[in-house]
Order: sequence, then structure tokens, then C-alpha cells
Amino acid sequence: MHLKDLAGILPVEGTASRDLEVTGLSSDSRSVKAGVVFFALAGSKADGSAYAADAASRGAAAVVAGKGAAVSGLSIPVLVVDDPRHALALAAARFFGRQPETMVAVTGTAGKTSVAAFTRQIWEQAGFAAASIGTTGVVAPGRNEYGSLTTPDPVALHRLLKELADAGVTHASMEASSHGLDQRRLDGVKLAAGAFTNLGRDHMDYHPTVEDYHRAKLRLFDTLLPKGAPAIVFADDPWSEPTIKAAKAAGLKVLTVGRHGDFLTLKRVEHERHRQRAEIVADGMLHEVDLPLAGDFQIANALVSAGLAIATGTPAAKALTALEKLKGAPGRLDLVGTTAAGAPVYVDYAHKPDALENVLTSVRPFTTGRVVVVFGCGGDRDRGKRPIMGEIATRLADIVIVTDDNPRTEVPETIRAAILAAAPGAIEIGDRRKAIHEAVAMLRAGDTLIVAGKGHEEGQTVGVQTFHFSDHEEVRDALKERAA
Ligand SMILES: CC(=O)N[C@H]1[C@@H](OP(=O)(O)OP(=O)(O)OC[C@H]2O[C@@H](n3ccc(=O)[nH]c3=O)[C@H](O)[C@@H]2O)O[C@H](CO)[C@@H](O)[C@@H]1O[C@H](C)C(=O)N[C@@H](C)C(=O)N[C@H](CCC(=O)O)C(=O)O
Ligand SMILES: Nc1ncnc2c1ncn2[C@@H]1O[C@H](COP(=O)(O)OP(=O)(O)OP(=O)(O)O)[C@@H](O)[C@H]1O
Ligand SMILES: N[C@H](CCC[C@H](N)C(=O)O)C(=O)O
Ligand SMILES: [Mg+2]
Repeated sequence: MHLKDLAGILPVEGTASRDLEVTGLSSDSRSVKAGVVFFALAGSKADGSAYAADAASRGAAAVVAGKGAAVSGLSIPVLVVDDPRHALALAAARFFGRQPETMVAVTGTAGKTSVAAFTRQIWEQAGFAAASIGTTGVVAPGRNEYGSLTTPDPVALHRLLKELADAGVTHASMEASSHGLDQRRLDGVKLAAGAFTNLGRDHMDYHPTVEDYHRAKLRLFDTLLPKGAPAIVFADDPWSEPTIKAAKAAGLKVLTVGRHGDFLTLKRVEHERHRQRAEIVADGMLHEVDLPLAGDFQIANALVSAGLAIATGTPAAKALTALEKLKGAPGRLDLVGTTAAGAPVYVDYAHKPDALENVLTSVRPFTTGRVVVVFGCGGDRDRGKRPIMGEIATRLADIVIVTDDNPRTEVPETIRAAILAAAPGAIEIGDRRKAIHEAVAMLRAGDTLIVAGKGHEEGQTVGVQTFHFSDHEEVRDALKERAA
């Protein structure tokens, strides 16, 4: 590609640099090689324009910077744009050039990973070559790779989308995190539909207010989706109404799902221990669906996913039947095993207040004994959620064990103390392995144990080092020990 091929996105018209060859795009000077166009992004820690000279010295073809960025004295062209992050996303889409034909994105505080995975599974069952992209990585035919970000950076994202399209993937679902939306990571993706699950407290270290956080999520509806595109909105959340309003104002075709939903109406749910039976009305027809997953919230996620699949062309009956074969995303109310006395042990990714509240509430109806929870809060992340989660755990569980969950560069005791301040009677066991083993040892018939916060994660980050750690492995070990 030549610089002129990025015309319309970058101001290359009439410049001598039009014919420069472009070998790649990057927002990190450290990865710049000859011919790469470097995008200087204003970040939360650094200003990319400070690295323009570094990029030039590594052979960058040109630098793209925002108005007023301090980039001068370079021997390579400097192209000035209004919004460098937006320009990077569009340029990445054009540079890589291909994406799966039908793509959908889901946003919301909780449920994104589950919805992305469920939508892919419904499409697979409908016979499409489908992929999902999110917190747990990329899953596609013959491919299952762990990724680090929920919504990848635009260059990584569009490289991946091209690979998927080249491999024959026609349908892809992806998570749109609030960071991803705010930082324009998805601005170059051509979306056929979008979805909203719910809104709760999250990332209050990044967004100044919950309204600001909601606004970031709304970019999916008011900026990214083309007019007339379907927006699937879960209707039973306190933030459903403002979301529906915004999506309608943006000219989208709003399709609501849930008890208050019109597109897919949930009539009745009967819970069993590890499954639930739902009656769902679609287009005037009643469908009975036997969902093989525990947790009220999984019904919500299943409805949103079915909504996305139907809105993009899968027949309703097929999409709803597919729900009967859904597999939960790894680490989402994931039944790892049961004790000899039959007490189930779940690993769950609840690491924010609403999720913890939901997961603890979900297991109560089938727990005749005690609900036991092991959890902690991440270091270098939203401090405000710590006492809130302490209060929720104490209110909804019978035994609360507060432990460590990626303390990062904070003092672990301080994080635990902030949780414990609102969790009278909770047991403190910093060592997560010990906490899990002790919790399993406590279980009696009728009890349920939830190990929350890490879900699919495979590490414990202490300081700047990450040690291998898996809640799944520890639970299995502890169960084996008890059985021996
Ligand atoms: C807080 C945050 O979102 N940071 C993202 C942001 O980085 P930043 O703007 O803060 O970067 P910075 O360190 O200030 O540097 C500014 C710029 O200078 C560049 N630079 C820096 C140093 C250098 O030597 N050369 C150079 O060019 C950097 O590459 C960057 O472009 O923009 C970068 C480029 O798009 C992202 O990679 C980076 O994500 C980091 C890795 C991250 O951890 N993000 C997390 C918090 C995140 O996005 N999480 C969400 C949600 C998770 C969920 O709820 O599931 C996700 O989508 O994963
Ligand atoms: N629809 C929902 N409503 C409330 N809580 C949910 C819902 N779906 C999932 N959860 C809870 O949130 C946790 C994370 O679920 P999931 O990974 O699907 O959400 P996510 O939006 O991708 O989260 P993250 O932003 O952390 O990646 C689950 O383990 C469960 O505890
Ligand atoms: N994407 C989330 C994951 C948190 C998971 C939890 N285990 C923690 O480390 O806090 C975040 O970075 O806020
Ligand atoms: Mg996720």
C-alpha cells in the first residue's frame, strides 16, 4: 500500500509523500520498522508525540498526530488529523482490507464474554463458520488463542479480522469494552448489529462518573452502528431505558429482549440445579428452551445472543433451539466439581459488584445449606469497589473468605483491609491457594462454593511479576485431596 491509499483518512492530497510505500501501521514507536506509519496517540501515561522522533529513527514512513501535538523537526512527513485514534482505526481497516462479512459487537458491564461466545455457538449450530473475540481470546474454527485485551487495539484487531476472513470465517461476534469504545479501537469495524447487556459499577478508575462510562458504551449505538442497523437491548436493567432511547435517537432498529422485551419475551423460568427451563415468545410463537447453564443472568445472556443471531439472519426457531446446546464461556459460573457429599464448586469471573451480587443470588435457590464465597479485589484498579463487594459478599453469602486477586503493585493487606472493613465476620486468608483449599474443606452436603474474580485467568500478579495460578486447578486439587 502507498500513503495515497489512505487518502480520506489522512491528509495526503497534494503532498509529495503520496507515493511513499506503507508497510504497516503502529501506535507504539517501539514496534516501528521501515515504512511503518506511526500514530502519535495521547495516552493516560504518556503522549505518543514524545516518541515521534524515536519512530522516525526506526524508519517510520510518516507520523500522524493530533492538532497541537508537539511534533517538529522531523525529516519525515507529519500528517495532522482531528482524532488520531479514530484515524488509526480507519487506516487499520483499510490497510488489512478484509473482515468477516457479518460482524456484531456487544457492550455492557457484565455478560460481554458470554454473549460473544454464545452468539458464535448459535451461528456454528446454524452452519456458519463463526468466530468470537474477547476477554478469553479468539475462538474460531481450528483456533483457540488467549488474548490480553477484551477489545484488541485496532492494528491487532484488523490483522486478526483479515486472517479470519481469509480462513473462511463469515460471522464474528466481538466484545466492545468501554475502554475499546472510548479509545476508538472498533471505529473501523463494519458492524451488522450491536447489543447492550446491562450497566453497573466498573472501571471507575478510568471513567470519572457512571454517566461518562455509559456514554462511552453508547458510542456503539450512536456512532458506530449504521442507521437502521439492529440494536439488541436487554430490557430488564435499570440502564435499559436510557440505552433504548439513545439507540432510537440514533436511528437504529431497537429490538428488546427479556421479561420486558418485545422481540424475545421471557415468560417464565424454572430453575434447576445446573440448568433452567425458559419459556420465550418470539414473533407470537412460544418456545420452550432447556438451557444447560446455571445462573439467572445466563438467561439474559442467552436472549441477547439469540437476538443478535436472529437479527443477522438466523431463523428464530433455529437460534432458540441452539440455546439448548450452549456451553458457558470458560470461568463463568463454571462448575469445576462437587465434593463427595455433592456440594458444587464453581469458578466465576465476578470481579465487580453487580457480577458478585448476581452470581451469589443465582446459586441461593438451589443451595439448601450455606453459600461460601472466596474472593478478592485487584490492585491498581478501582479502589471504590472494595467495600461495596465486601458488603455484597457478607449480605449474600454465609461464609466469606477474603483473599488476594492480582494485588499488582499495591500492598495486598491494604486491599484486603478495604474489603474487610465492610465485611464483618469474614475470614482473611491472603494466600489464594490456601483460601480455596480451606473453603473446599469446609463444605458440607447442601453447600455451594463460589470462587470468584479470576474466572479463566491463569496467573496471579504480585508486584510486576505474574505467577502461574488457576482457580480451576486449585479447586480440582482441593477436591482430590478431600476425596483421598
Ligand atoms: C488504560 C488504557 O486503556 N490504556 C490503553 C491505551 O494506552 P495509553 O493511551 O494509556 O498508553 P500510554 O502508556 O499513555 O502511551 C501513549 C502512547 O505512547 C505510545 N508509546 C509509549 C512508549 C514508547 O516508548 N513509545 C510509544 O510509542 C504508546 O504505545 C501509546 O500509544 O491505549 C493503548 C493503545 O490503544 C492500549 O494498548 C492501552 O491498553 C492497556 C494495555 C490496558 O491495559 N488496557 C486495559 C485497561 C483495557 O483496555 N481494558 C479493557 C476492558 C477490560 C474489561 O472490562 O474486560 C479491554 O478492552 O481489555
Ligand atoms: N448478564 C449478566 N448480568 C449480570 N452479571 C453477569 C451477567 N453475565 C455474566 N455476569 C457475571 O459477570 C461475570 C463476567 O461475565 P462475562 O465475562 O460474560 O462478562 P464481561 O462483560 O465480558 O466481563 P469483563 O468486562 O470482565 O470481561 C460472570 O462470571 C458473572 O459473574
Ligand atoms: N478486565 C478486568 C479484569 C479484572 C480481573 C480481576 N482478576 C483483577 O485482576 O482485578 C480489569 O482489568 O479490570
Ligand atoms: Mg469480557
